[in-house]
Amino acid sequence: MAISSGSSSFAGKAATRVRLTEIFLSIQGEADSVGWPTVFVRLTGCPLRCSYCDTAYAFHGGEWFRIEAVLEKVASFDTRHVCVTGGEPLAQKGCLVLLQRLCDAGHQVSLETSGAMDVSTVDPRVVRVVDIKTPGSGEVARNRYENLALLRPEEQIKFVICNRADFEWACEQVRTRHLQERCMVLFSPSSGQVEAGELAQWILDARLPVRLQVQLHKYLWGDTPGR
Ligand SMILES: C[S@@+](CC[C@H](N)C(=O)[O-])C[C@H]1O[C@@H](n2cnc3c(N)ncnc32)[C@H](O)[C@@H]1O
Ligand SMILES: Nc1nc2[nH]cc(C(=O)O)c2c(=O)[nH]1
Ligand code: SF4
Ligand SMILES: [Mg+2]
Repeated sequence: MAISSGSSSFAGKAATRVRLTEIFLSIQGEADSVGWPTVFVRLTGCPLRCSYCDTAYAFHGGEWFRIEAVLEKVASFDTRHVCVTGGEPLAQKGCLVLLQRLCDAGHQVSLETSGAMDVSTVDPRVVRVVDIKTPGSGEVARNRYENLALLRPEEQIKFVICNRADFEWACEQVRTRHLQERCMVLFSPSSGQVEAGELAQWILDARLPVRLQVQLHKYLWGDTPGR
């Protein structure tokens, strides 16, 4: 194809770099792959400001890396599972290429994403974990509910519950949108706001077909960045 100097040819060019906060090896603390040794790739920047965000250090800063260099670093950990997170990973164009390349390299890849971005263009080999933002997050207006119809049975929807009103709102979403028929639905307590045992009892009392998730890494290591 001829190289044009028009702006459209640049718009169509595949991204080759991502802005990165950290890459580290840890135990997956969330979602269906909880417990697996996992390499975390945390991309920088997020257009949301959830009240409870435990990763605000990824909003700014970071460094640009070539996707090739990220792949090399990931490979150096010799680990099958890779989790791409942030910040909001899908806010960067290069994320889609990175996900594709991680799959090509044979990794089992999961993506942690807010419900605020379009997830339709993510490589189908990636397991998408889509957070539906609750009223307590302060970002409920950002949810793209059209994402939910795209999820496959092995993918996941997550609600981070900040209080009893969030729980009731999330129950309503599960019931009216028949979410449990679509894929696994996770309820996670917002750390420091709701006790895991309290949320467990609410789920049991409501006879809700959802899975309780705790952030295992916080039980292991507290709220330490890079863990
Ligand atoms: C840091 S976010 C990064 C990915 C993406 N921006 C998102 O919100 O899904 C990863 C996950 O951690 C959750 N999370 C952040 N702070 C939390 C907290 N204090 N307690 C429980 N979950 C939290 C988010 O809701 C999200 O599901
Ligand atoms: N150990 C560990 N597991 C995680 N699963 C999702 C995480 C995230 O920040 O998205 C995360 C994290 O920050 N650490
Ligand atoms: S969308 Fe994710 S990274 Fe962004 S503020 Fe909310 S929890 Fe934090
Ligand atoms: Mg985290």
